[in-house]
Amino acid sequence: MERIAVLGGGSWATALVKVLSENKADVSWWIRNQEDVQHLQQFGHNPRYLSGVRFDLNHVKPSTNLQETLAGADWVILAVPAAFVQTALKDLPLDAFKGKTLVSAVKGMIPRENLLITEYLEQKYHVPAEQQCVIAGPCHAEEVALEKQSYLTIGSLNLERAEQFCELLRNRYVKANPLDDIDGIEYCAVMKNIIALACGIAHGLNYGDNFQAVMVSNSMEEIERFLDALMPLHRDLTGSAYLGDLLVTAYSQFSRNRTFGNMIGRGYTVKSAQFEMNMVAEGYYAVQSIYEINKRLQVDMPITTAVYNILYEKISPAVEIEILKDKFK
Ligand SMILES: NC(=O)C1=CN([C@@H]2O[C@H](COP(=O)(O)OP(=O)(O)OC[C@H]3O[C@@H](n4cnc5c(N)ncnc54)[C@H](OP(=O)(O)O)[C@@H]3O)[C@@H](O)[C@H]2O)C=CC1
Ligand SMILES: O=C(CO)COP(=O)(O)O
Repeated sequence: MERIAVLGGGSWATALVKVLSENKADVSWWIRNQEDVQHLQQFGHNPRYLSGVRFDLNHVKPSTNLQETLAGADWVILAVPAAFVQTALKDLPLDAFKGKTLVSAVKGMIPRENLLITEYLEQKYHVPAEQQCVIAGPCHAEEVALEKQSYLTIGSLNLERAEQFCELLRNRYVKANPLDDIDGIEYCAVMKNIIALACGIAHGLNYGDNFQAVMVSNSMEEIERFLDALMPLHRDLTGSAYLGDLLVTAYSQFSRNRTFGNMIGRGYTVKSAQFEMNMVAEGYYAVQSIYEINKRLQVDMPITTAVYNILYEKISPAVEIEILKDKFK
């Protein structure tokens, strides 16, 4: 029996706990909020995210105690939005993850330090790269909750470990495949959120499907230029962990990033959009990190620059999209 700790109480953590516990793994589940934990213990479902999902409490142990959650776990899945990872882990000793395999389900970067989650775990908690995996692929938690057919890609330098984790996930409606381009899929997962935000902004400004299709195809070139400058490798960006993830985020009704962008395009301030959404759009934080990293790389990234200017320089969305219009082919 595998023992898995899942950290985070949002939608993605909830969907992953469903999949893993239904495969009969023992899941200890850290959630920051005591009331949510009590509700789960009493009624067997998360009161605030995917609340229709029922858990077998023989296999799922919710707790607000992080050290207790980690004790005895072989695998640790991190599913906290990137901006809150440091706070969530702050009381842990630096050897807290010794001997465990860390799996990042996060599609964001550590703000200001501009680190991928795997880089942060390696630098701060000394988790070797071979003991890390990332969960990628076009997969909305809401559809996993509805048991709709989904595909995940598990990235790791250690393909044997990635395959073991795939096996923990596979079921009637989830297919999972290992891949060794861990940095590539992690960066792509970060950047597709920025593009989805841009698509939402354009939609909020009343641009249509024709424009969005051109935005998405131009964005693939932007992502490729960035990845090639940062870590050249022959990768097929049409794979589902790259293009697939971008498409689901850019077009789905469930997308947090597109929804957030749409509100910005319609004239909401960042604060009011964040307040109204009650979920986290990683692209808001990611665009600052990617923009900073690109100061060094100097890659041509018009969409990232436009989103950065809108969110952080308070330039009008209409002006920035107008500028983009002339850059697209
Ligand atoms: N949702 C999805 O379909 C997928 C999400 N992911 C990734 O999973 C990660 C987690 O996102 P997701 O589950 O969607 O999150 P949600 O948007 O569903 O929920 C937000 C989460 O963030 C927490 N949170 C909000 N504000 C704070 C704060 N100030 N300090 C600490 N925690 C806070 C919330 O805790 P609380 O409820 O206590 O406020 C809640 O757990 C992200 O990196 C996302 O990109 C990856 C693939 C799919
Ligand atoms: O990464 C995700 C789905 O693969 C979720 O992010 P969004 O909710 O912004 O689409």
